[in-house]
Amino acid sequence: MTIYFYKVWQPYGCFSNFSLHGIHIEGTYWPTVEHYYQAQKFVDSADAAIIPLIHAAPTPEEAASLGRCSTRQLRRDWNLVKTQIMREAVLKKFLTHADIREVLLMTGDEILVENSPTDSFWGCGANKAGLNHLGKTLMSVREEIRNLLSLAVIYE
Ligand SMILES: Nc1c(N[C@@H]2O[C@H](COP(=O)(O)O)[C@@H](O)[C@H]2O)[nH]c(=O)[nH]c1=O
Repeated sequence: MTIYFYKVWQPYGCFSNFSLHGIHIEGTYWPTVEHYYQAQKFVDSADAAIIPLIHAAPTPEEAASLGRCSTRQLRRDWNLVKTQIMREAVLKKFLTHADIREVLLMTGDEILVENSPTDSFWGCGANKAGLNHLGKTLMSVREEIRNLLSLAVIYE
C-alpha cells in the first residue's frame, strides 16, 4: 500500500521537510531540513547574504518563502546538486531522531510519496505522476539505515 504524506499535521507528517526535527550539518544547527535545503540554494551565489536570514527564519514556511523569492540568484549548480543535498539532510534527520527513524523503518518496503498538489519534482504533483524525489529520497535513506543497523548487529 502506497503511503502518502505531505503536511506536518497529516499522517506521516514527520516525513515532511517542514517537520520540527533539527539537524547539525558541518557545525551548524538547522531547525528543519527545509531551512537547510532552502539556504543551500544560495551558497557561493551573489545572494549568499540571504543565508543567515533563512537560517534564522522562525518557521519552515518562512524559510521556504525566503528561498523561493524569484528575484534572487540561485547557485549555478543548484539543479545538479539539489537531490544530493536533500539526501544528506534527510539522512541526517533520521539518524538524529530515533522516534521518527522507527516510523520510517516501520513502513517496511511500502512506496512513500510526497502528495504535493503543486510540486511534481519533490512530490507527485496534482496528477499524481510527478517525479516524487522526496519520496524516493526517503526510501533510499530507509534502505541505508537498515543496512547500517544490520552492520551494527554483525559487528556488535
Ligand atoms: N511539505 C511542503 C512543501 N514541500 C517541500 O517544499 C520543498 C521544495 O521547495 P522548492 O524547491 O523551493 O520548490 C521541498 O522540501 C518539498 O518537500 N512545500 C510547501 O509549500 N509546504 C509544505 O508543507
